[in-house]
Amino acid sequence: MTADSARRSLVRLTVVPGWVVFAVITAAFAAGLTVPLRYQFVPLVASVLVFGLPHGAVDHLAPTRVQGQPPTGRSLAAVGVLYAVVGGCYALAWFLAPVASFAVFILITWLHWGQGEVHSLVGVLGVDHLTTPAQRALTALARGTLPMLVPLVAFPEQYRLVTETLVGLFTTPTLGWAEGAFTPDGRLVVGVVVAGLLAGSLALGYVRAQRRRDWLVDAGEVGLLVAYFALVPPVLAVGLYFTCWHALRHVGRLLAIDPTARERLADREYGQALGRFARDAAPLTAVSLVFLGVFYWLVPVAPGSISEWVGLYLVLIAALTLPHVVVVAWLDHQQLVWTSRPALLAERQWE
Ligand SMILES: CC1=C(/C=C/C(C)=C/C=C/C(C)=C/C=O)C(C)(C)CCC1
Ligand SMILES: [Fe+2]
Repeated sequence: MTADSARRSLVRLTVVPGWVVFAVITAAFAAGLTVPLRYQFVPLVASVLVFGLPHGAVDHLAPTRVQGQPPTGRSLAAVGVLYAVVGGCYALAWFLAPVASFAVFILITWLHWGQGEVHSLVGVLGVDHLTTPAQRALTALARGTLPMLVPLVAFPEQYRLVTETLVGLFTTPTLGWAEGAFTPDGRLVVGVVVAGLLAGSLALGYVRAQRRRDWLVDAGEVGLLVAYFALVPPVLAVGLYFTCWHALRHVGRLLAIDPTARERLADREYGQALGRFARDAAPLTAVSLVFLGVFYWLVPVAPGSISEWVGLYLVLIAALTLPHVVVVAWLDHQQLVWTSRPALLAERQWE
């Protein structure tokens, strides 16, 4: 009973807002709205404090919390070492090979955001049509293309601008081998890959769906996201997806494994539930900002403009995301997101 009201609260608090915001913004851009580039950066700048950066700042508590345990010295040290080694090596790689590191950033984000989509479909929306691990992997791969590849097909100039800004913090912004992705042929190939993965994922889901409604939720979200990323310029679109979709859903997932927050959720005391998250995330969000300052001193070309500052922030996000993916994979493993038994997942998730 409490479990199901908590789940419904999570849908209301972390899923529905994304649907509404994206539907409104997509309609506005379809109707011809334009937004100057300066203002398009607003959600990315806000993500420093609002959901975005903080959504990973509970990674030190989550691995034990998902098992119903408080953190131990060992668990905290394990996450610390993970961040220092994996994040540190990848941060170093940006200095040595910025173009390749950017390509890896797109790849990691593709997989990580796809991974988050599968969790919210199976664990929060409770759909029944993603029955096998392989099918879930296909759905993750397909959905991850929406924020990472549709913008490349639809808005190559802005995509290129951001790519050059990030690379330009480390070296002269020539893209070398990555140039091909921005040509009409390159974008055609990317478009065919995106369409193939999405069609494959939805077709397989359609065949396996017991409840038509579940498949419609999946297809409806995909349709909304395709239209959204095809119409809204990427700096704005990706910024809003990060804060109002991916991070918000992940925050919901964290609330669900915090027993007190889950009770607050079940009672629809959303402010109190979110307050607990803010308290848990504050210290390491602050530490991350110190690292932003360290990066400022380390990069060869110091940022000056707003776009360069956002570029620097994105490099920080890149370095933090690689270890974050490992923590989220651990959560997935503990919550049986990738097993072939969705019923068990539901039990485990809300026991
Ligand atoms: C801003 C932006 C881009 C990249 C954003 C990325 C890659 C963000 C990654 C965020 C992560 C990994 C958050 C953690 O969950 C693109 C696609 C180049 C297009 C232009 C705008
Ligand atoms: Fe994340």
